[in-house]
Parts: sequence; structure tokens; C-alpha cells
Amino acid sequence: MEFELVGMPDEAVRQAAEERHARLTKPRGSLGRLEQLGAWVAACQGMCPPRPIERPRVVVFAGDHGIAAHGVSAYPSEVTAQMVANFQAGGAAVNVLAGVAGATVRVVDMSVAVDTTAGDRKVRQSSGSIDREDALTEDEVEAAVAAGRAVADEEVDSGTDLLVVGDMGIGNTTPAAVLVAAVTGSEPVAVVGRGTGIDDRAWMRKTAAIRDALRRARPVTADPVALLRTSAGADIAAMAGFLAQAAIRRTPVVLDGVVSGAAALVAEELAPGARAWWVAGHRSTEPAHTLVLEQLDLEPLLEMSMRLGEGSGATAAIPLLTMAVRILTDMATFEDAGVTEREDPA
Ligand SMILES: Cc1cc2ncn([C@H]3O[C@H](COP(=O)(O)O)[C@@H](O)[C@H]3O)c2cc1C
Ligand SMILES: O=C(O)c1cccnc1
Repeated sequence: MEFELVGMPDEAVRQAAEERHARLTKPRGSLGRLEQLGAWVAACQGMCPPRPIERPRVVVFAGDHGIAAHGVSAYPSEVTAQMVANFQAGGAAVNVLAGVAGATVRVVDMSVAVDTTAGDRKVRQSSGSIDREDALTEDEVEAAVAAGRAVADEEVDSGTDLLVVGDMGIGNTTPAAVLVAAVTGSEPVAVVGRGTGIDDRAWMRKTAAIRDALRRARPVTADPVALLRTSAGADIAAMAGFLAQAAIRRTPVVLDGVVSGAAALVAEELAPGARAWWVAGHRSTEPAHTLVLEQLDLEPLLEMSMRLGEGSGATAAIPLLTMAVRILTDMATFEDAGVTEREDPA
């Protein structure tokens, strides 16, 4: 699997955006993180002032997980397909948030256990139970990563100017935790979380499942494709390919919670430097997500105690990006508005 080299956002444009910020009618630096965010989008676009964000797109990768049969989630696997239909009907949380944020939602069935109408990229029905078998075969992991890359290409080619990645799959916080533990060298108890809201008995089963899966993951930790094959699933493998390809295509991405975060950790290994094209939309309450943010050196935009997935935390952050860009495009400069500049000591 070959990935092209990832370029960096344009540093000269980022500096031009910072200089523009200094000329806008506000005390220097007073918009804080909003200023850096606008400068980052400008650098990604290679243009200052940047183009307003007009076509943000949430892509939800859906798939079931064999591990869900072992009592690691508060909900049954059948919910995955039901939620795929709910996304298509516009009734899920992410649809509502996207509507407010001016984004559209696309759902891609990579490995849901039953047939859905979102399955034109589908690699298999569910993924293997990672505590005892590989999630995918070698052919399947190649196909899943390639599918994620193809979806990123399609989106960029059709004019999407901001990508948001989301996940849907009952049980998927278990493989996410395993990937985070494998990449960051953490113990099961440091990565296990409550997911959809499991009780203490399920927490113990989940921790044991993570321990068993981690034993199978450790030998392949240094090989990102083998790690996806052993311990992820077609949905998470596709997300990793999608995130790497978005960076190669110089398109900014808002990351969501622990599942997209786990995919991002692996994507950074597939395509080193890709993280320069990502911003963390929020910090999920899942403990492994904080390890992701530290490992990728990303500071989340929001801390809202969200733990939903499906791209919801990332989508909630889209308006901040929209505003950050509009500040650079629409605000008056001191000169334009006839406002007196700050007095610098002689
Ligand atoms: C109705 C419903 C909607 C969801 N939307 C996202 N998730 C989230 O919860 C699941 C992961 O948690 P766990 O590992 O505990 O199963 C994933 O499907 C994730 O996207 C949902 C879960 C449910 C039940
Ligand atoms: O952090 C997340 O994205 C998350 C948390 C719980 C369940 N599903 C996803």
C-alpha cells in the first residue's frame, strides 16, 4: 500500500493570515484560538484571505464488530444498521447538528452485519472478533483502506472544502481502545471507557476483551496495515485511509472522538505528517481519546462531555471554523474603518 508524501499547509500563508489579524479592528491576539484556527484554514487552502467554508461534509463510516457479541456494549449490533437508516432519513443527532452547521452527511457502510442501502463500498459483513481472530484478511484490509481513500478523493473532487469524520458501529469503542493502547503503549485499564454507557460487569468484560485483543495486536504494532487487519475492522481501516488521503489532497479535516481518533493515530503512521491537516473538534469523555490527543499533539476545540461518536463532536465545532474564516474575510481593518491603531512605545 503506497501513500504519497504528505505536504504541509502553506507556512507563508499562515504568516500572512497572522499579519492580517494584526490589522483587523481588535486588540492583537484578542480572538485567541479563533485567530489560529483561521490562519490554519488559510494555510490549508494556500490563500489569504481564505475562501469562506461553503461545502462542509460529514462522512460517517459504519461497520459491525464481532467483539460486540461478547457483551462489551450497552446496545445490540442490530442498532448499527438501524442507525444507518436513521442517518439516511435525517433523524440522527449528527444530522441535526450538521443541518445547523450548514454541513451535509454521507454514510458509508463498510461492514455492517446486514445489507443496507449505503453499501456500495462494502468490504464484508461485520469484522472478526479481535480478541480471538483477526478483524480482516489481507485482501479486506487493503480494500477497506482503498475505499476510505476513494471516498476522500470523491469528496475533494466534488468540491468539499472541509471534511468531518464520524463512526457508527456497536462495539467500536473496543477496537478503538485496542488501537490506542497498541500505538501509545498503554495498558487496558488506561484505555477502556464506558462507550454507550456500560455497567461495571460489562466494563470488566470489555477490559478483558481489550487485554486479549492487545495480546494479538502487540506483535504487529509497528506495521500500521497489519495493525488495522488484526485489531480494527473495515470501518476503522477505511477511516484511516480517508484521513491519510484527505491530508494528501490538502483538505482540512475535523476529527471527532475516540473512534476517529484511533483511526487518526494509524493514519499518521500510514502517511506521516497527515496530522497537520487535522483539527480536533472536541474532547470525548472516553479516556483513550485524551491519549489520542496527546499522541497527535492536538488541542480540542470543544469540551462538552460528549460521548456519542457519529461525528457529532466534530460537527459541533464546524461553526467555529466557519467563524474563524469569516473573521479573516469580513472584518474591517483599522485603516478601512478609521479606527486608531495601538500605540507602540517609541
Ligand atoms: C442509538 C445509538 C446511536 C449512536 N450513534 C453513535 N453511537 C456510538 O456508540 C457506539 C460505540 O459504543 P460501544 O462501543 O459502547 O458500542 C458506536 O456505534 C458509536 O458510533 C451510537 C450508539 C447508539 C446505541
Ligand atoms: O468518543 C466517541 O467518539 C464515542 C464515545 C462513546 C461511544 N461512541 C463514540
